[in-house]
Amino acid sequence: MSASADPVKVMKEQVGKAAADRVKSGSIVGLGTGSTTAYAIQYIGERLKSGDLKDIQGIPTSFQATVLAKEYGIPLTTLDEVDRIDVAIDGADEVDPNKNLIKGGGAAHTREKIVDSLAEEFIVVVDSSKMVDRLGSTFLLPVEVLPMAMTPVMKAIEKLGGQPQLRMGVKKAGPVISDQGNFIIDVKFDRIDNPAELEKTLNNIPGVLENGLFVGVTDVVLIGEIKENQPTVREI
Ligand SMILES: O=C[C@H](O)[C@H](O)[C@H](O)COP(=O)(O)O
Repeated sequence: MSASADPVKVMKEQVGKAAADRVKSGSIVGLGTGSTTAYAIQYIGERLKSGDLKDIQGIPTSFQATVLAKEYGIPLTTLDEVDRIDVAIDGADEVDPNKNLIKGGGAAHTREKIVDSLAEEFIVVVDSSKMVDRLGSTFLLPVEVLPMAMTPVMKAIEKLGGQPQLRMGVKKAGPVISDQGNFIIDVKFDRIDNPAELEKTLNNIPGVLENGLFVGVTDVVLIGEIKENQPTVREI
């Protein structure tokens, strides 16, 4: 690895490529969102262009994924047109030892959960900084909420022991708006002891569309690491 290379970027590219290499011709592929998955989309496109991969259809999880897929020449389809998703590739903000995740750093977790959960095989691509012993230790939990329900949802989250904050835009005055036109509330929990229960409890609050806990969905995690100055990929 060259001295000037950004190690996180190198790890992300390495796992993105490793995931793209697992895609088989004739597959319907869920295309995740974020900076790591962007490399997977790029390499799927390159394999298609070189003829190494044929007859792929992508199902994007966001506006970003749609734009990238078009840029790299991946034909797109929708959930209305297909009866299966063979494989989905997606990033994560945290991964615990049970392969449970926090997602939604890019506000895309609602569509991601639909697509990733439907896939026969769900491959998560992360750099090693995303591995945690306990979910919620480094990242706030994203919750997508209908704008008119923001205040009651925040109060309900406080009753559960969370500290909610409305995600604000960068280079945009006011809140972040999801691809569905909703707000994102980021929640700090002191401890997430039971992610499966919290996932259900949060989704049961009227006005919540989806939260970023992905429990029991992941099949494979590809982790980008730097060992002896060389990028490697570890699988769990
Ligand atoms: O909403 C966004 C997604 O859940 C991303 O997959 C997640 O935030 C990880 O993104 P990145 O690969 O850019 O760290």
